[in-house]
Amino acid sequence: MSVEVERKFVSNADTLKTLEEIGVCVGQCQFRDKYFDTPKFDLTLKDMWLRKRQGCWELKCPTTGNRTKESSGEQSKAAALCSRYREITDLPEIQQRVREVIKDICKDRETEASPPQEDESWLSEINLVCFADFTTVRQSFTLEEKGVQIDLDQADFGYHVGEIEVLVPEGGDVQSALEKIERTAGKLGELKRVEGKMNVYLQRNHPEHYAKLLSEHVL
Ligand SMILES: Cc1ncc(C[n+]2csc(CCOP(=O)(O)OP(=O)(O)OP(=O)(O)O)c2C)c(N)n1
Repeated sequence: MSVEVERKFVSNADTLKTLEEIGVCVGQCQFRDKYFDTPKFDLTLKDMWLRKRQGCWELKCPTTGNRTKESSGEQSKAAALCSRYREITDLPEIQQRVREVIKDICKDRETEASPPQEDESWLSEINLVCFADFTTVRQSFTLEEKGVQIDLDQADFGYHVGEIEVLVPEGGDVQSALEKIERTAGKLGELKRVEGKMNVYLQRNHPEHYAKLLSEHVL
């Protein structure tokens, strides 16, 4: 398990030019993301994001407690610009955590008795449905800052976003990740804050749920 620390920014032709000049392109890829939740959006209302990307499952959950000093006092500017999520990629653990969250909602179903399954049948067993499905073309870059990746994403619903990302091992140094992100951002010029792909997808495709996530301060 690791914690993803990430800052999103408006990506445009200037950012790409800068990255091509001062960075190294480490790859371009395309992937399809399918996101799942209950019909009442019980997971995302708890800020839990379950997705399948190119056959691999991921669950992003809020981090708890161990935030570092930036959470104990006034949040630093660097911290305020970044999001932090715990990423779980082990399917049995994902299934267990999802079942824990929704067990009260579907306690009449045999959710805990079923063994972990690799395919998608476990989703329907606990009433999870796909609420978002989109494809992204991603160009990835590195600068000299170790462990920092910069992604320029183009989603197929017509949205571009840049991300500066550091993966911190569980219990690792989030503060140092924030500093690396800050230094990297400084090299890319004036970076404007921007919404992530999912925010925009939800605004367009599930506006009522988007409004609810805003009112519950999830987004
Ligand atoms: C800035 C910010 N981002 C996401 C959230 C919540 N959230 C919404 S959808 C969502 C899941 C998707 O996370 P995201 O980092 O946006 O995915 P992606 O852009 O594909 O990057 P990758 O996973 O490949 O690194 C989250 C955590 C939030 N509250 N604030």
